[in-house]
Amino acid sequence: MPVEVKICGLSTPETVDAALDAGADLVGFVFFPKSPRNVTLEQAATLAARARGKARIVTLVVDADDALLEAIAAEVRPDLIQAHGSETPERIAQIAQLTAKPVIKAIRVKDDADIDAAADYSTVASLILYDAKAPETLGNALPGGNGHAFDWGLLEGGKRPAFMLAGGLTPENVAEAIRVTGAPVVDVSSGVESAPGIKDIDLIRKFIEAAKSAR
Ligand SMILES: O=C(O)c1ccccc1N[C@@H]1O[C@H](COP(=O)(O)O)[C@@H](O)[C@H]1O
Repeated sequence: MPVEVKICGLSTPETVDAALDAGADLVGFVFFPKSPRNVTLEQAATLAARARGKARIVTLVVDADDALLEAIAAEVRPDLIQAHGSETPERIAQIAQLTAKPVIKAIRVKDDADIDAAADYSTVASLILYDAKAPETLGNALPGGNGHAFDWGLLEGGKRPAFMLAGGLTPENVAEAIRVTGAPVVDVSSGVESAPGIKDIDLIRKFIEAAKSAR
């Protein structure tokens, strides 16, 4: 099976189209005001309409309240919700029920204990996404989308259910990341940007090509 690719943090029609044309399997829209990739409900609904039926639509939230989740479900109509904050397993179950959508739970990884923590979500999340825990030296880091990688060796050789890999992936390193971790799905934001929040069409194409030709 070829690796699936999610391009996250899209905010313009041109970059959504470029991701779709290049073969993205999932496209992500970020609902987090502190992110340079934040979109409004209206923007996300318009962008999602371009992608519907061509790729799965993912809406990314960080410790979102019920009102935002209900609005996203009604107005954007995503295929999946990505929970990228400090949501507990109980909250993930609530999000799945409230939105009637499968939930991807992001787990921020620095060491083995973080990988083990994913087990707590096995019955409530449809998919686990392993992302890097931002180092303290990064200062005012976001909960994700920092372009920082973790030690892929932590996932090497493990027998685990299907998962997504994120964190500091680029067109140059994604093939090696897939080789080491065996990730069936990869997710990128910063690595296909020319500046924070500005997606680069050439980098999107290169990333998808590199991921799809890996293995
Ligand atoms: O992209 C963002 O701005 C973002 C904000 C808050 C939480 C998560 C965010 N993005 C996700 O973070 C990972 C890693 O991204 P990167 O490639 O290292 O920049 C990925 O799952 C994004 O979807």
